[in-house]
Amino acid sequence: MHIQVAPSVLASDFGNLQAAIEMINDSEADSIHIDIMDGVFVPNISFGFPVLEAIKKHAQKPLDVHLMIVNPDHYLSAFKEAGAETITVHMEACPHLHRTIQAIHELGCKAGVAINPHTNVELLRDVIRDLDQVIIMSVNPGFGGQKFIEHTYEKVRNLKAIITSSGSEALIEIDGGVNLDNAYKLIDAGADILVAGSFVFNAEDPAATISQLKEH
Ligand SMILES: O=C(CO)[C@H](O)[C@H](O)COP(=O)(O)O
Repeated sequence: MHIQVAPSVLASDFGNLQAAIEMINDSEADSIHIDIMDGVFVPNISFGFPVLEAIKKHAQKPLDVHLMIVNPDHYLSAFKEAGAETITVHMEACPHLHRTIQAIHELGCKAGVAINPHTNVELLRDVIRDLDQVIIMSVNPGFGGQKFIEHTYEKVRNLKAIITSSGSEALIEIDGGVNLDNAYKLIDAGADILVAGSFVFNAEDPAATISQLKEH
């Protein structure tokens, strides 16, 4: 089974971002995960368009942009302009989720929906055929380096059943606390993409750690 790995640059050394992107370019990573936090939807602020554009300048892999922001509709075209290939919005931040998904597709981007640990996967049933990916948050969003929530496995299994029974082609991405201890169980439950921040960037050899996650 081919598992994708998306290193999260949130855990990289922002003073040497170019080196982090070059490491990802030269590694077996499939995409680059970009966490945008607004200090409103989540209790933290990460970075915005100038940093995203700087990453895009060096990136040789698709940018997987995860918007942890309120009112994402206001900024979708700006994220596309800045280089996003996939745009994921939070279900909890979108009162008109179907319209938001349509708007992402109209820009020519892949569309994803992320759900917080308290959000039931059943709520995705009516939009699942419209999605390219679902991010299941396996920590409460806002910070890297948190402990993986064990209930995630059950959510992945339940979501996989919804995807299979509906004929959807959506991929399941897991974000938060991913490491070699939980990767196998996540893949076994139905995960397609693993986001890894601190586990990759705190490793002695980040590129080798990406390969290990993929080999799992
Ligand atoms: O979305 C995020 C936080 O909201 C990060 O992508 C996620 O936490 C990954 O970091 P780590 O692997 O260090 O847990």
